Amino acid sequence: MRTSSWWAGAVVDRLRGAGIATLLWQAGRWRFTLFCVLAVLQGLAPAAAIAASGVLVSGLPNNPAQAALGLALFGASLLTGTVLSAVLDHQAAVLDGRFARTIHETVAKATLRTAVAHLADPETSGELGALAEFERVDGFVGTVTALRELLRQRATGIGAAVVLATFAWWAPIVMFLGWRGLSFGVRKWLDHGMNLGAQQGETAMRRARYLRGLAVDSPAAKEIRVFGLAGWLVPLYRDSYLAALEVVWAGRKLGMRTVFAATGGVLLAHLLVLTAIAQTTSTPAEIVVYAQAVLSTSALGYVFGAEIPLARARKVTALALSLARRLTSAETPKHTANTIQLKDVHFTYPGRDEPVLAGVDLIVPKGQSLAIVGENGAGKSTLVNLLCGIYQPQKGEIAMPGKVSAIVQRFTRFELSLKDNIGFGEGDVHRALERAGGLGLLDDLPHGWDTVLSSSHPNGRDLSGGQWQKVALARALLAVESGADTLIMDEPSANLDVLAEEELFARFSELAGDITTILVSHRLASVRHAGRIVVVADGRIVEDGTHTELMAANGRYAAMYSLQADRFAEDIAGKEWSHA
Ligand SMILES: Nc1ncnc2c1ncn2[C@@H]1O[C@H](COP(=O)(O)OP(=O)(O)OP(=O)(O)O)[C@@H](O)[C@H]1O
Repeated sequence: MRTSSWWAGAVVDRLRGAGIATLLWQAGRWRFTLFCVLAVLQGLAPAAAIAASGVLVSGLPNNPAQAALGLALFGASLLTGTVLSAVLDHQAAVLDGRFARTIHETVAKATLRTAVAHLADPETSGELGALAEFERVDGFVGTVTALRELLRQRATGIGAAVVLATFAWWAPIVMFLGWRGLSFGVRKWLDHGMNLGAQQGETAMRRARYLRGLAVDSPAAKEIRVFGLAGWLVPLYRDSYLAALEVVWAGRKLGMRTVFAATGGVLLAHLLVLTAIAQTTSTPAEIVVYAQAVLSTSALGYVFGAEIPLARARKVTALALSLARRLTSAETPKHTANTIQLKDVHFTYPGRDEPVLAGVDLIVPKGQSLAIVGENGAGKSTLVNLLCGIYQPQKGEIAMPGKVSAIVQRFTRFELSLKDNIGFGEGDVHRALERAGGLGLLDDLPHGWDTVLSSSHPNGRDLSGGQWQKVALARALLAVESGADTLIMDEPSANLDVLAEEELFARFSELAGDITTILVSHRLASVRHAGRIVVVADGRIVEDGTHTELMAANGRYAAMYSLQADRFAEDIAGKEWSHA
């Protein structure tokens, strides 16, 4: 949120600060209260030491008892400050960890509860990206340590101001204005560096980060090397990075003028108050006390080491809370008994004008084996995502019978053990992998079921595309065993060899009858065995029937089927020719 005037910005910033307190309160109310009280007490210790030094000096040289009392009070305030500091070190470290955990939980709960379509909308994905970037930089840790420093300093400054007010009511006001002016100047100067998020620099910086990621993140890094793109990528990265920094540098140059002017203001405030003290006070004790108080009012100014992390934390908190508020209002999919029913379903991706689906009507009775076919981009995967409840239609209704198990086209390859990739800690994973035809995998894995399926993990092992597909199938089959009524497979055989594909479809057809099976595939030779085939085109279902019926209708399906059959025949002829 940006506002036009600096004071309105400051108010908004303070309100955002309330978000940090809210999260810390949630993270542990008693610990947080104790932490605040101790931080303020630690901050007041210097003011107590200033007052004690006055007692000490005024007792010298004629009143040794008073001087001794002053010395004792002085030592006690210093000691109290040191003890409180040690206790607060521990409290701040514990609360820091809890604060980071609360932010993670707030965002994770919100994102997991919502439909994925919300995550695909540009605003939400931008905010999630910004949170991920904050996390990458400092892992949300350090907020409470910074808060402690700010509380301590402010308490010190207020303590000093109270002492100074005993000299003259206007003196603390003059010092306060001087230090706040400098603080404003410093903030303005630093903001240009920190607030990249709200400036043109962010676009260039995001692009620079993306380009750097291309060189080091494994999937893209491979292609960069294969295509020899280093000579193209490196200057592109350097130029984007410099473009982003130039925006920051230009801003900082402008901000420096304000800092110089504000520094002049602080010097003037010191000159005014110290001259008045020198002219009106008569005892050395008063001079010692008031001069120290004047110097300690610097704690009302900019607190280096605390304000930047706190400003970041305010942004993180505001982002996390706004995401949580928005995402929790997402709808959950509806369920009914027995049949799958889609009524006039419309779906458009966020940021696009053209609907992908525009009036899909479909009823699938329990136990039916349905195949969905259509050209690339027709909307088959979108339909599958709607059936899984991952997306919600903007118009129309979807009713699903109970639980759905699915292998989506881009299923997740979790960097977890083989066991957890299939069962997430539950179920008969051995049987599931056996039914998916993947038991042979175990021979290749150094730690069997416990092998982490990632080559970036020590002792881990990545799998081939086909092997991953068997793992995903086992995951889906296990979900069927634990009570799913519908199994959906979106292009399950894309990476499988011919034998494995045949085996897969044989298993798939065995399942139909007990549960409803839905298959999306371009391999029409396999699809033809499905009990029912629907063709998706122009956002609707345009053909519906068995293989024989659709061939007889001589429409799109028949055309696609004949084309594939002809190609297959040509391939075979070609092979025979090359062997001749
Ligand atoms: N996340 C997304 N955001 C915006 N548009 C998308 C998104 N995913 C898919 N689309 C678009 O929606 C349309 C339908 O895509 P979908 O993946 O559903 O088609 P499909 O029939 O499954 O294609 P294929 O046979 O190639 O897998 C395409 O035009 C695609 O570009």
